[in-house]
Amino acid sequence: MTLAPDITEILARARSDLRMGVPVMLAAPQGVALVMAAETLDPQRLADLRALGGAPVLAITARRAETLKARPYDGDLARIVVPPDATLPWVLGVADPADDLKTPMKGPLISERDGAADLHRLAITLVKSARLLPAALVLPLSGGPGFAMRNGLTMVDTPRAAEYLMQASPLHPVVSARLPLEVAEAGRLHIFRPEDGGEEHYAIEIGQPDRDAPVLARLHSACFTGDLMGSLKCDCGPQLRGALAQMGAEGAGVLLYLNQEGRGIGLANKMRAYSLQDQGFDTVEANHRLGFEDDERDFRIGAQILAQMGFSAVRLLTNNPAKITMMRHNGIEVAERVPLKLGGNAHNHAYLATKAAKSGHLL
Ligand SMILES: Nc1nc2c(ncn2[C@@H]2O[C@H](COP(=O)(O)OP(=O)(O)OP(=O)(O)O)[C@@H](O)[C@H]2O)c(=O)[nH]1
Ligand SMILES: [Zn+2]
Repeated sequence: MTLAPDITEILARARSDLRMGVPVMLAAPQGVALVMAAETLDPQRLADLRALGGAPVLAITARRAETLKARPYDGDLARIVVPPDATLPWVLGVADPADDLKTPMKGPLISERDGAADLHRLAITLVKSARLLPAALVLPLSGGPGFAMRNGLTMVDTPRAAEYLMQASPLHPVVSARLPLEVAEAGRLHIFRPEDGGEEHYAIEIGQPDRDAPVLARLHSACFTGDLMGSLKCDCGPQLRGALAQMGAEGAGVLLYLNQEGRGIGLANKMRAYSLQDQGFDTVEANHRLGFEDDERDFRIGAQILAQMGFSAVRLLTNNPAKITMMRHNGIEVAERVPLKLGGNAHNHAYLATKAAKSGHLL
């Protein structure tokens, strides 16, 4: 019998430590390292880290490295050498593109070339999943588990964690209840909770859809600004209400409300992207400058929820071919694509055009 947390629980702890600016330890066969998220670093922690000696690096994604003209010797990431006199603003300047245009010369930035990057890769995956800027300070340490124990730090076994993070977290239905809606009185809201401590996702079931026929379905990603505030920068609000209205009119359907704000980068990072868009970058370029891919969503979640609700085939309300491909790869048959073209306006015209030109959205 053990009361010790398992790998899922340790990772959930590590995420919340990083969000609060607490270091975590990553262990791999080749060594142990202390990791901190660049975004939540403060001057005292940076000084404490320095006092430990050694040579810290700032792990950033290849996307961010490209903007900074740094060499990503590790393929998908770069390990930027932190100079001995580096200050907190230096670290934040590398991590955060907000002032890139004001201070274009951050370098020269030197990337480390020798040694393995497994710990750094996991560090970036963890800060991303904590919805922080994808940049992590990594300091190799000679003291292993003893150091973590003395300092009360969370210790993560890197190879096991990396393998675990490749899989989609299992989701469990928590509760469902009747929810009469404007579009249909016969509404029901289901809550699904992931095992990894991440955000819950919701399904709105309208009517009593036949499980043996393709169901009218929408996989909607959370958009606080568009869904709730009536933002004109995107088409999310009208798409959400339009999808529900169509399901109401047909008398049956299922809308998944997936908590993957900002195409999976979180609301704070989405607002960073909006700020870059005001500097002239489009929605895809803004994600890349921040160090993210165009789309960081995991659509296995949607497929899993549909399967758990007993659906195996959908008529999918979308303009995004990637959603169709992801459903098919994850065991959900897409019998038909139902276009959902609503909410175009003067403010989101360029955004919708970029999605069509760069992300393959169907017009
Ligand atoms: N990173 C980022 N996310 C954005 C931006 N504008 C909107 N979003 C997010 O994009 C997502 C849009 O979701 P969806 O409408 O489900 O997806 P879609 O890929 O456009 O596909 P369909 O609407 O099904 O055609 C939401 O999570 C929004 O928060 C942006 O400029 N940058
Ligand atoms: Zn939106």
